[in-house]
Amino acid sequence: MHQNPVHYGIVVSNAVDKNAFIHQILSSRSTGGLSIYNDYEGVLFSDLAIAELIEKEHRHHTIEITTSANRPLRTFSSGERRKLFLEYCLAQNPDYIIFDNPFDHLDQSSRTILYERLFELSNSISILQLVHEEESLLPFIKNRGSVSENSFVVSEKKTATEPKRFKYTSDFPSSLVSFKEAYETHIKFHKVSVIYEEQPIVKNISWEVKQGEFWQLVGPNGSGKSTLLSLITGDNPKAFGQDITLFDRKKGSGESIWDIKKKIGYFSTNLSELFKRNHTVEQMVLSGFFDSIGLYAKPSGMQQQKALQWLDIIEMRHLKNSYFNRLSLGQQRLVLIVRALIKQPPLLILDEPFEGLDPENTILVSQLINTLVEKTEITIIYVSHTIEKTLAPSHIFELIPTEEGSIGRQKL
Ligand SMILES: Nc1ncnc2c1ncn2[C@@H]1O[C@H](COP(=O)(O)OP(=O)(O)OP(=O)(O)O)[C@@H](O)[C@H]1O
Repeated sequence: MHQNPVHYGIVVSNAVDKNAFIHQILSSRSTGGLSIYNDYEGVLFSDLAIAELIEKEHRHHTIEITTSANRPLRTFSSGERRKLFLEYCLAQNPDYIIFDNPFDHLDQSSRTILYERLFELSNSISILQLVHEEESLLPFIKNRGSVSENSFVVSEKKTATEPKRFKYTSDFPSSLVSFKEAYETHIKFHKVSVIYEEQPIVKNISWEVKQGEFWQLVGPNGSGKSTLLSLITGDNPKAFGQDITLFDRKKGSGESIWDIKKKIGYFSTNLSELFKRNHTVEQMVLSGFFDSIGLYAKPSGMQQQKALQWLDIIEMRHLKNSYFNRLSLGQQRLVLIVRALIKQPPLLILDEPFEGLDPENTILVSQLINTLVEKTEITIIYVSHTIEKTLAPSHIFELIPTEEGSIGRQKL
């Protein structure tokens, strides 16, 4: 253990293979300033580390983090997972902890609590904070540097680059611009309530989303945002018996889950299966036709043509044969949004599309969303804890926690 904790803050751009960089630090092979950690044992606090623990619990049917609730980490909201995982990291008694964007997924009050906790911890443990912007570094971190390429050399000075801007000169596929089948009401919840193990989560939610509207769904960690989305995407058995109308049709009136899924393009940062296999960019985009992650069916010529057309829109046709896993995080995000769009769904759901992105890629993704809003009739719902200055949703639905479960209200 360091006698006095040594903290380091590193600005890492999305162009860097961050997993490899972190692996280099944890396996004591750092060079330059970071070599001070080579004699010590560290652990990683990141989305990926959390996803791996969830996977481990699933594989071995175990519960690795003991709580009074005694349930798998998967069943906790993303904010709750972060809090539990920090205690899990500390229980391992490491010399240092690498915090990869620790404030992602957290609402304002949870951010403040974690901020204070990190301050307190900084007296006894070394903290390496990886961020996208220097402004996000904790003030007690005095050693600062940046890494912008895969040689992983930490340089003291950050070079500012001008963000790339999409022109989106290629036309959007015509069927997305105007749908063959129009649905007036895409979603209608009437007094919808969800209870998990006697714990009320949401109560009497009434919410209506009409064609072409652009919604932001907000609410603190654990307020039930993902639960609401899962009632729409058909991934939650709690939808049974509730008064829910999807695409002008009352739920439970004979439609199959696949009929509904066909009409929804979905993106979430929790799609961890994404990274298990080696798919090319083109295969990943095409898999959106089959509601699978990765391609397991043979696409038609027409479908292949559509995939190329979409890759043109995001200016990535030249990368069609590259492996998805090797792309930068920002490029992966664009590919996954296009994957959600390729079947031309009337409804697009984006669960935290900006998490993990650096400022440059945040701009790329918000430009794509804005272009969709401007040029197509697609209905969009996105979840984000922060207000993206570049986006102007036409409506906001807010979940407000109460003892009896979150209530909902339209804020805009
Ligand atoms: N299968 C389950 N069993 C028990 N509780 C659950 C289950 N799934 C979700 N919950 C609980 O329901 C609550 C709402 O979770 P949800 O993921 O919908 O919140 P959220 O608003 O999306 O949060 P975040 O912003 O942190 O992602 C949480 O307290 C979570 O622990």
